[in-house]
Amino acid sequence: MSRIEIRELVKQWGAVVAVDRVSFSVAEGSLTVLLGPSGCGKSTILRLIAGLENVSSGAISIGGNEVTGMDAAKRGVSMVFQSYALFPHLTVRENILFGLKVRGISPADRRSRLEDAARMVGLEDLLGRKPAQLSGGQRQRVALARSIVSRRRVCLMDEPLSNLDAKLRAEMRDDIRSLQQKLGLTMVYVTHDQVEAMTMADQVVLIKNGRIVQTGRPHDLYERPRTTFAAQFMGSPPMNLLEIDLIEKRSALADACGGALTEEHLSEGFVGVRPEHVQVGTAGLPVRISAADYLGAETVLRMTHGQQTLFAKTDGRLRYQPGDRVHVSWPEKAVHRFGADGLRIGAPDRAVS
Ligand SMILES: Nc1ncnc2c1ncn2[C@@H]1O[C@H](COP(=O)(O)OP(=O)(O)OP(=O)(O)O)[C@@H](O)[C@H]1O
Repeated sequence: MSRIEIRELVKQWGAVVAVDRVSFSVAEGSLTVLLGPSGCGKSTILRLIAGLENVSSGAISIGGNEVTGMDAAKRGVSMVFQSYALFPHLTVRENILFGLKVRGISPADRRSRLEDAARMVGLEDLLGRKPAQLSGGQRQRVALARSIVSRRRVCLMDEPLSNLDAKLRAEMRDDIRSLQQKLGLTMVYVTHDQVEAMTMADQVVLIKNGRIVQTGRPHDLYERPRTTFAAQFMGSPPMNLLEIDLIEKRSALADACGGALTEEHLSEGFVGVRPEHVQVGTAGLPVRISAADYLGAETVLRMTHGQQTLFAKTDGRLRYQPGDRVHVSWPEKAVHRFGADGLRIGAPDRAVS
């Protein structure tokens, strides 16, 4: 039993409220990503679950047991840090086994756990090396192996891939996800990288200024963002947000939206549309192309309409030059609407395929 329940969690340091009434649960054997910008409180939430910090108020339970005031060592969780936290003077083998020795696990059991874990993360040939003789990716694998041999059902990861290059990150992301599924681990994973959240998570908890903005599957956050912040945090380039007050000709905006907006919708707030749904042509909202980034499989156009910037993802062919004047439109069901307060006020019923 390893379900995690977080209820009304608060953490304050003096006047700083790092975590502000946060509640969510993590189903047994699933992976939840805590996502948000730097300083939003993700690591603090993780450290509160691990027992490395004391809560100001609220409650945490793991596997049905209240652990809020319990010692970190008794909570039955393993943790993997961004810094790997390896002992430089110990070999890979000794680093992996360190925690088990301390816990008094028998030598035979230690050996079999080491063999299993080293095979899973592909470290069999490097067990005699010291951390200084390893690449960043290999060091992160040692940290993973240490977590695997602990056989703890709950694993907490704090930006474990942020020191790695893009290619290795993508590889390790897949490795961590498949290990988590294979071992049935209940995992909470902290990152500020929306790609990690989209590709790994069963559930994303999006946080801003210590508060939850939205909780849901990656698909829910992408297709039905609750606020303009959520809309712009997920996706790259981010969702285009057109501030209705800044549009000169509102009828042109209505045309661009294919009739999705009535007069009443065009009074204030924001119209959102994902770059992949923007069609470039001769009808709709007039824009000026300010940059065309050719990326091989696609070309990303940066465009302006008055003071506002829009992005369009088009196919790989380079058809436009900076300075070109074109029009943009999008399908009616691609329109997201937000009020002047930034909250979603209407939603397409179905995803745009
Ligand atoms: N020990 C501390 N004392 C005082 N303030 C703290 C302490 N630890 C964290 N904070 C503050 O709490 C807030 C949340 O910090 P936290 O490290 O949880 O954010 P984060 O989302 O993990 O950021 P990052 O992605 O940069 O690691 C920040 O404003 C931070 O300055």
